Amino acid sequence: MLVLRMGESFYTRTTETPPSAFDLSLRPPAFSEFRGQEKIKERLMLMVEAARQRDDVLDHILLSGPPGLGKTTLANIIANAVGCRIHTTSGPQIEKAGDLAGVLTNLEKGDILFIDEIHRLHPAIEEYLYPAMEDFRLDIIIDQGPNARSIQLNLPKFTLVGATTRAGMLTSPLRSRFGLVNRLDYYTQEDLCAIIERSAGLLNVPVEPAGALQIALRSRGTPRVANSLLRWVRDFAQVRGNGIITEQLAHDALTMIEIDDDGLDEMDKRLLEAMIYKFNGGPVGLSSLAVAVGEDASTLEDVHEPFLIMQGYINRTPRGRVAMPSAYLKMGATPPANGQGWLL
Ligand SMILES: Nc1ncnc2c1ncn2[C@@H]1O[C@H](COP(=O)(O)OP(=O)(O)OP(=O)(O)O)[C@@H](O)[C@H]1O
Repeated sequence: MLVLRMGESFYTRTTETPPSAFDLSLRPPAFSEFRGQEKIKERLMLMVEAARQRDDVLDHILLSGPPGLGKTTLANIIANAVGCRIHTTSGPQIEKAGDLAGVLTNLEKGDILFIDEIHRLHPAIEEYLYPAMEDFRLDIIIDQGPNARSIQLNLPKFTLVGATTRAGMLTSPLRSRFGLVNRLDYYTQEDLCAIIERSAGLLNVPVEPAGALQIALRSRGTPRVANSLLRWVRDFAQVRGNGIITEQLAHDALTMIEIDDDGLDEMDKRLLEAMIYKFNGGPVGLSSLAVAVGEDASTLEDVHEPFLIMQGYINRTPRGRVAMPSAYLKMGATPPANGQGWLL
């Protein structure tokens, strides 16, 4: 059953929770099943093939982009393609140099080390990562004061796959140590429909193309959201329908969880409302907005804002966020005639 806390949006919940067994079962295991992101797929396949021909280890790869677009999935596909193990961790999990040493010394030649949220690595830990990435060497300092001495450990050649939702927050020394940097884009309706139909097939749920389109239209260009909405619509079809996801049924199911025809949920609308009515269209700072809508600032920045910017509802200016004319129209308000806000 879908249970949301007060003020919690459907998207927030689905993009912040760790991958469930449901997510894992729907993860495409190979490039051939990974839909969309064609340019990135082509580059990665080429890299894998080149490394295979040279019998070498893949260069380090950075994947960036909003949550739920398939960074973790791609890291696993890369590991499958090179036929090596994948070790998964995340920036905040590596608190001390010892944690990193533990991870690195566990690697074997060719292994993939996947560090999610790599922008959240502590700067001191990052320093240890540089020689590990460049020379496959770990410099560890043991003891303190006059007894402090450095020892060097040689590491097997491995591939670091870093994932980040904030490529801009990566320090340039770290960024420059990746051989390939890829930014994942939001998916097209067509790709999302194909992903929904594939997932429905794996879940044994009959879905009509028009039903899949209804879900795709509200998926904010994001496969994880598409899969989560599919799960809800499947439950709805089972209880309120005959199990088949038709256009009408998908529409009714999604209306019940208050996701409108443009894919906006309650939190998105609350955000637009606050910008227009409380802050006069902006410019307004992120932290003030977060307080006004009762949501965490980083969730607003990572989950809600990119979609609202992409859809042209809001804009980021050096002085803060501003509501665009389409936000006023969406909320049934009249855009100010003098263009205050969005023309700044
Ligand atoms: N191109 C794709 N084709 C099919 N399914 C996909 C695709 N991309 C992602 N998915 C599905 O979407 C879900 C989210 O993908 P994934 O966990 O890889 O995203 P992510 O970018 O790593 O997100 P986060 O940064 O929040 O961890 C997975 O369940 C996966 O099955």
